Amino acid sequence: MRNIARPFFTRDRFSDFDMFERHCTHTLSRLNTAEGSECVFEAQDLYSRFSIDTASEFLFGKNLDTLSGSLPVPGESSTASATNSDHWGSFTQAFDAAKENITLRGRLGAIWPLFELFKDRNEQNCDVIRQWVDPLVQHALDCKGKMAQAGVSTPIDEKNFLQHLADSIDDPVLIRDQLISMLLASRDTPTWPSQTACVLTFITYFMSIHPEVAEKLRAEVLDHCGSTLPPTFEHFKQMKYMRAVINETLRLFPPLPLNLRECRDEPCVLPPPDRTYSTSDEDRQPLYMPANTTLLWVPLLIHRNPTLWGNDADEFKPERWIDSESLSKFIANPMMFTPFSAGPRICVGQNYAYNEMSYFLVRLLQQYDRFTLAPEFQSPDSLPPPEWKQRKGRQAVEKIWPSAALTLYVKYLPIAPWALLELS
Ligand code: HEM
Repeated sequence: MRNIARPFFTRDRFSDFDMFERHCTHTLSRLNTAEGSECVFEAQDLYSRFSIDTASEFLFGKNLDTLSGSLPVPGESSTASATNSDHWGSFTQAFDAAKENITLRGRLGAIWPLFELFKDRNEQNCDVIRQWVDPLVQHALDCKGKMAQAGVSTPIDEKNFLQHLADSIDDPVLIRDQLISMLLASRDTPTWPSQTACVLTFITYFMSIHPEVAEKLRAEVLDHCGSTLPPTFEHFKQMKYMRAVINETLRLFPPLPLNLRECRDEPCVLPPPDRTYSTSDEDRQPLYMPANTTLLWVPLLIHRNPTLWGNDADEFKPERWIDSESLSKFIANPMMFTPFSAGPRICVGQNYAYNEMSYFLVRLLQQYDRFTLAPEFQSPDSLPPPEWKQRKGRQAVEKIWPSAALTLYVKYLPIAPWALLELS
């Protein structure tokens, strides 16, 4: 998939932000505030809708328009999902159920088939997903055939990902599988937050508990884009504090908090550990990895390790991404920050994600200057338990309860976290 996907994720495609603009406008219009007033909204839900509508247009050329559905009502615990009862709603439910089951299989390990001896728990979900995706794939293949007959071709910049796949592959099953893999990689469904929605949620959270960060970020936004100008790629390059806030959030709350790799039938030798911990040469021997071994690593812990990041590792300090001394540590050891993974399997959607998040934040901060948590509207499940106050590290200061399935999110998704927005 990587080789096929890579040309699609080029920089040129990402400097055309019309699509982000449309979905940002729609998202912010849902906040419905009159000038000088306040509004309470469920950040995680709203950002997930923004993200799925944008991603569906980008990937299939079809806006799923979850933003037009009814939003959760403050203080009520219903999910109020925009789409549960319609055709697309059945797809998202099946997709989420399949993902949950895949997560469960992962947790059970090699013995998971024993739990599904008599029934494949994903069979029904897969049927629903196929029924939804197959006509889209067929349509893309038909269009390709017609265009070839007419001797016309569409430039890659104007294609969505499905059309791009159909250009390189003829097998509808393979196209469907690639499309689903991409959807899974970007984890975009409205009931579970996508990775970009997850980061935007945690940024809003940080802006509410660190108002000075919101103020500084907003000043940068207004400095570069004024209060109405749509941002461009050039603006993002100059907005150093914006990138610092995003990176600092990705450091403390990486949407993929843990990851694993498996070696196959052959054992292998891993390079020696870096010099962060080892002092003697004995500690720096290459590591033997036996055949059929699973190796688990946890970016969340690496990102919060005081040996790498200093004694303030648990604190939210975007300045560490600007200060040359702390930045030099990261430049010397880039593996200490891997929210998008690294090496040959690094995330292909990384630039898309940075642009989407930056675009949204500019548009949000052009309109709002203060964010306040509204814990009175949250379910008790999404609030940290009182005993966390006595714990060490971030648990002592957290005002929400982060949790993880395939991706990180704020616990008890349907109604957390509520935030109060104030118009400037
Ligand atoms: C903040 C947002 C995002 C984060 C933190 C993120 C993170 C990651 C990580 C850690 C991986 C490696 C997974 C592994 O090792 O198994 C990955 C892979 C991938 N991501 Fe992202 N991702 C983000 C957004 C996106 C978006 C928006 C898309 C697509 C529109 C995307 C497409 C992919 C794809 C296709 C892969 C698989 C690459 C491969 O296996 O070769 N990602 N992402």
